[in-house]
Amino acid sequence: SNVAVYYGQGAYQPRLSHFCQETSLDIINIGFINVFPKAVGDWPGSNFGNQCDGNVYEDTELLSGCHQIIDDIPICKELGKTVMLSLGGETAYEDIPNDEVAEWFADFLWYSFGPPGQNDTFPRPFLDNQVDGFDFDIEHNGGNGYATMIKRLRSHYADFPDETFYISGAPQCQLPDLQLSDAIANSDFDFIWVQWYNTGSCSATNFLEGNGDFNFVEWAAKIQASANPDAKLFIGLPASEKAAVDGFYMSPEEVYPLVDFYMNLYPDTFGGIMLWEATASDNNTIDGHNYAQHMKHILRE
Ligand SMILES: CNC(=O)NC(=N)Nc1ccccc1
Repeated sequence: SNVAVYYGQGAYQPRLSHFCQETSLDIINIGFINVFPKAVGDWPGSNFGNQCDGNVYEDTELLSGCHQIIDDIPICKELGKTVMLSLGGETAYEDIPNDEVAEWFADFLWYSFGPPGQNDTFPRPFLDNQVDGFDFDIEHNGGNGYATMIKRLRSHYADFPDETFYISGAPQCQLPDLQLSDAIANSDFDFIWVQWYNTGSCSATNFLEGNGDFNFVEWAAKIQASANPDAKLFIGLPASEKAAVDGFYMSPEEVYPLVDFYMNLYPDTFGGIMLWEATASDNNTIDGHNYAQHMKHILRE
């Protein structure tokens, strides 16, 4: 099973290719498209931390100078990584006013970050690089429009039957998730990485305490009753003490029994581990290995 990490918001983060050299990482979610269009014709905006030169397309918040990401995506693909573009994130103001804007937003993302050469009225912030899909890290303002966006993206994916594109989501662990439950029930996801941190009522640390509040079973049931029962469920965890709200970090020794139990209880639904986030993992070295390497080792057990 796989290790997925978020990249783009790490403090003093190294360039993307640094993480693509790491054999423990399988899926890299580049975040974020953090400004959403308010009307058809509006362009979204982006933020990738220290990774772009600060230039934007005129009168937009969409970064146009992400030279290192442009250079590094081919390296990541060469090394077999799945590279996703993530929407939302902690600082985003997410809101999809209606289905027309939802479809516009999906079209914009597809023509701008999907296969090149389809529609040159759209910008190519990563030039001819195409991402492997889109991740929905929607943390505010409710869940209207995401199922419509995902259905639209799926219809674009169908135009490239020889290529594989993915949809993923990062709901918070409380059920129902106000942002993504509707989309999960009504549109096809490939990966669901639940943020089993920052929310005391359902986080993974409850497994340690043995109080039964860690809700992997409920999420597995939700996925098995969703539009795509074959979607893979990942356990999302903070990659270091400071990567999440205090008290939600678990050491590799603490993670092992949790992952071992659910990986074996749900061999088909269990997809792996998601980490927030890549640079925090890199800086969290335990016994000579970084946190993601420890997670990959646990998955291989
Ligand atoms: C998958 N998205 C996240 O994990 N977002 C996230 N962790 N945001 C955040 C919340 C509180 C403190 C730091 C980061």
